[in-house]
Amino acid sequence: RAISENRSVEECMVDALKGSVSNEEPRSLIAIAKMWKKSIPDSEDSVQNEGILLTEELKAVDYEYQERIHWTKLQLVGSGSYGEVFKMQDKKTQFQCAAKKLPFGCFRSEELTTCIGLTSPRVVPVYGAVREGPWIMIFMKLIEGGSLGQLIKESGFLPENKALYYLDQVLEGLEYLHAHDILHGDVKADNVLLSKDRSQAFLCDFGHAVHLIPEDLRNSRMSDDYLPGTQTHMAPEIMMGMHWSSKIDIWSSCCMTLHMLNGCHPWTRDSSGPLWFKIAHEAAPWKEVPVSCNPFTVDVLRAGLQKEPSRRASASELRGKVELAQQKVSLRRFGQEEKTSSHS
Ligand SMILES: CN1C=C[C@@](O)(C#Cc2ccnc(-n3nc(C(N)=O)c4cc(F)ccc43)c2)C1=O
Repeated sequence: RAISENRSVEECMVDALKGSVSNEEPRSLIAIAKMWKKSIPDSEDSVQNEGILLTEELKAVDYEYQERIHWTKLQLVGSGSYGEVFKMQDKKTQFQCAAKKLPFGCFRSEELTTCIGLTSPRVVPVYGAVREGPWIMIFMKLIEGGSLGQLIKESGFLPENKALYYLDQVLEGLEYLHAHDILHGDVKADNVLLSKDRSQAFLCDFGHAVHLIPEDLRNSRMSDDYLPGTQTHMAPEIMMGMHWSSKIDIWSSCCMTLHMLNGCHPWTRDSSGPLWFKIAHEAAPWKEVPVSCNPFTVDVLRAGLQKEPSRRASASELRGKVELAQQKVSLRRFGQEEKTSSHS
């Protein structure tokens, strides 16, 4: 049937995977993610249990993997516009990981197709995805230190050297993603996870990610199912509906840095006029850089907050400036308390 109908290998693979959960290779998960994107939530939701697990630590049993039967939620670790994230445990192996739960109708295949197979130490590894009725569960490595957004909320703001330290690691992750033609699309502190000792940072949440395939990008300013990221971190070219590129992640990483330094998102201290208009037509949020910052840190933000994307630094270029600023800013051994710095 496959040959006679000239069906692709991928379509045949998906046929074989439908309606069951199995431990397979990453390409099977890519295939089923694309199938989910094409299918619409239907009355069969209640019976659907299908998906792919990429690690033997999560074990499908008789081609099923269902909450409460094969795995259990331990605690809520995060929630936001993306849905909810739980710490979970496999009942057979006792293995624990994180699970993001989102409505089937909100699922974008790019959330999986962009992060499967990535090996950067700055990206959270994905362990699989399973549909259970009207829900999609995406399993990934548990990162015990919580998010950078939670750290900023706890601390009020971060000292300059810590802000540069985390920005450097985020830019390392963006260097890797951009070299693999992937745009993250929602770089912000809530989407940066920290190791238990908070020395290591990891990018997560590919729900807004885009494959930067040049010919497609030239034609589409935003594909029809593109989900905009966080408005306060959105680059001017997006607000103006112009061509966009990996440089939007650079702008967002500098907005995240202002959030670390000030304890609040950029543009939020002045409530005059619509946000989109300010981002599109006003100067970059220069005045928000704390007066106490080292000139080399100001140079980092100047290079990353250029309104014209072609003049904006790439991840590699900006990382070089960050590492220079780190040498200038009194960087002591990580984790020592810092004197509070004055803020504008
Ligand atoms: C690889 N992959 C697969 C799904 C993905 O697009 C996501 C996500 C996401 C969004 C927001 N938050 C978390 N989040 N994850 C954890 C964790 N893994 O331990 C976590 C822990 C928290 F304390 C708070 C939020 C958290 C994870 C993605 O990137």
